[in-house]
Amino acid sequence: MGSRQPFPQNPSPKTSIIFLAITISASLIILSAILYFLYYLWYSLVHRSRTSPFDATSPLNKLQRFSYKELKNATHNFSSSNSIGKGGSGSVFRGILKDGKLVAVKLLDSNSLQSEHEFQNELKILGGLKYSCPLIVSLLGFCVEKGNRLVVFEYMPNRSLQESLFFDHSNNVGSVNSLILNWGMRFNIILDVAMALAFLHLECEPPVIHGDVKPSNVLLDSEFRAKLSDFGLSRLKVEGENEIGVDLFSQELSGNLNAIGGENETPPIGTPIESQENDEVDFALALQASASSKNSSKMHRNAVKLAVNSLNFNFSSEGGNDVKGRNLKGKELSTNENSGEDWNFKFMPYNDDELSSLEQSKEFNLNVAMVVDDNVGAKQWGKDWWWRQDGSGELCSKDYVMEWIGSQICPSSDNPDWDEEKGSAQDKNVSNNSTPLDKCEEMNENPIQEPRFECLNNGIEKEDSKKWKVRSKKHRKMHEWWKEEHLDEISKKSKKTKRVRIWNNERLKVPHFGLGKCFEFSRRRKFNHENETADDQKNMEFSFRKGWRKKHHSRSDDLWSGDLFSRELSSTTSMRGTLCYVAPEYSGYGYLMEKADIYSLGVLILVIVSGRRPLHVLASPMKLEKANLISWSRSLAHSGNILELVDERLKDEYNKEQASLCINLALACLQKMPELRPDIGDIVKILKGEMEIPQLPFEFSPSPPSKVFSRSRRKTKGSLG
Ligand SMILES: Nc1ncnc2c1ncn2[C@@H]1O[C@H](COP(=O)(O)OP(=O)(O)OP(=O)(O)O)[C@@H](O)[C@H]1O
Repeated sequence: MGSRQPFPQNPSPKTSIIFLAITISASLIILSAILYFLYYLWYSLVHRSRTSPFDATSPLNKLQRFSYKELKNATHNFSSSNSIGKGGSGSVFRGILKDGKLVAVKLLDSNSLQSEHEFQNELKILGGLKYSCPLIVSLLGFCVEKGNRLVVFEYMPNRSLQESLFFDHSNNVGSVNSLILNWGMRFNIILDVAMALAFLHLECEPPVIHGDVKPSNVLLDSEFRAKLSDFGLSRLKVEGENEIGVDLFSQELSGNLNAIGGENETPPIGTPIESQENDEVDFALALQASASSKNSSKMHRNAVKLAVNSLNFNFSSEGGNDVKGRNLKGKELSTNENSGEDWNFKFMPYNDDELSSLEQSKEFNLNVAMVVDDNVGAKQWGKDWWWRQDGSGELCSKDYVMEWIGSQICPSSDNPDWDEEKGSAQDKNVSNNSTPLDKCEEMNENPIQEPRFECLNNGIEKEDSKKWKVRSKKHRKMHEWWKEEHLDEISKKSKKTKRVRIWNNERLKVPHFGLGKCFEFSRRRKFNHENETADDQKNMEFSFRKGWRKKHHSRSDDLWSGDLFSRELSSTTSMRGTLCYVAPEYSGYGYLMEKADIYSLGVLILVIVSGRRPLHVLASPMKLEKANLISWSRSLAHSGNILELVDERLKDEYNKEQASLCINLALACLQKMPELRPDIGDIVKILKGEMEIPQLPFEFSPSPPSKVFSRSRRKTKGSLG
């Protein structure tokens, strides 16, 4: 037996070094593996939260899946020459597939949660339709690749109703159609949209609520027949929820966003509408109500009260405060305890003296701004979601409307809208002044093109210099007012940023492995930029699209006009739709019901008949009544003169009976109480002449109610027939 070699008790130093080296390298390997694993975990978590995985098990399987390359080739690498439109969630390109088929390819903005949801929603709803409907734009397929989301639709040669109605056809630059829609086309489009909604509401199981009926979502085929498109905001009505409805998509979206923002809880599914009514006042309605006043100076005061009241409503609830305990800086203007108790607006208890003194001072404007400032960092989503669909940050249509109100109330002495005594003489100037700018606005309506400042310049040149001086003075006032407002906000922000910086610097004393540096860097850049902005305020100017930027001294820069703002708004078409087409009962995360579509249809009908936008704001002095299409049509109905609303471009070449039917029907659809609005089935019957229009409330009718009403109604019918 060989003797066993004993294990060396004291290993040699060489062995120890080798042992130590092996241990250290093994630990390092394990450590790096753990770190890599953690990094991988973090990376996948972060990226998953940005884009939720596409559900391949949905009805989408039946849709054609295109490859990115295929669509890239079809659209010539998404060339600008193939661009046919831009919406809130992405750009649309014309493309030709390998088989020669003409298609419209919608390339959704990447890294946008909203686009992602709209993409999924559109595919789920359109892809889930059991059979296609000729009144709905066909969804041909989609592509999900390399972080890109694309949807392929049938191509509609005459594009959208928005372009057909508002594009300046007399000017050939970028002209789409050389023809103004005649009455027959308009009536057919109204009927088509109504029938498309009838299909969605009555023939789909579960019913589909479109949720975004507006001219840019009505596409026209080669014969100008309409098809409804854009189901990004649509909802499926859940069975058994007839009374309250459920908004799955918004629940999901609000949930996600709340998770991100960590603020303001979404009310649980099943919360009755009434509980939301109290803290919600529709801004557009506030304008409508204000504008419908007959007396213009009274109207002014109403606008002032309502605007502020409405702002306070929105903001007080957004800020998470008790609705009735409005505890805002602008509280001196907003203490109506009962404001939210019903759908009718209750004006705040101001006496005229108080108001006139407010109107004449900047104090009022500052108060309005304070309400905003105070809450600008508060709730950004939820109810506020509709305002912020464009995702463009702080300035969107809320600012636009505020600006507009500001323009109406700020230089009260300058604004003839409020001045009854200037009356007809002013009106003469109105038409003279408005023409070139109006045209400019409409030219710029084309969503394909960026705003064209040259045309504004042209418009300016056409005006005589005297008028222009007065106008630019007025615009400058507006401009300055906004600047002051914004500077206030900026200085507040700068202070806030400073505090954050100090806190951050303190915090960064803790070992941070340089990870915080990138955040600090971007913050510092932002901070520097903000300070710069405040310092260089005299050389800065403000634009809704670009925010504050260095002043360029061109003539068009002086054009701080309603036209410019109106155009800015029209470039974010979804904002316009949102602002003026959305039903008052729908608050962004609420219960979207069929009657919300009916309300939007009502606005759409008025827009089609009149050829005007719902909120038509021009720099030129014009009656506020006319600026707001809905309130104007209500007041015309009240005075028995609804045909005044019909598009002047049609001259007398329209069917008067059909036109008054459409306007009355629209007014019925625009009733504030959803249950009073007609069902889509009835609307189609009314349009087809198979049913009589329901009795409109007294406020929309020149005739007295009850028995007398029916007599006068017969009379009207007789005169129409
Ligand atoms: N199938 C199509 N055929 C032809 N043109 C189209 C088609 N789909 C969209 N377009 C054009 O592209 C434009 C943008 O459409 P998109 O649906 O992206 O946005 P939108 O409806 O204008 O705004 P948002 O998506 O914010 O509601 C439309 O106004 C229309 O001119």
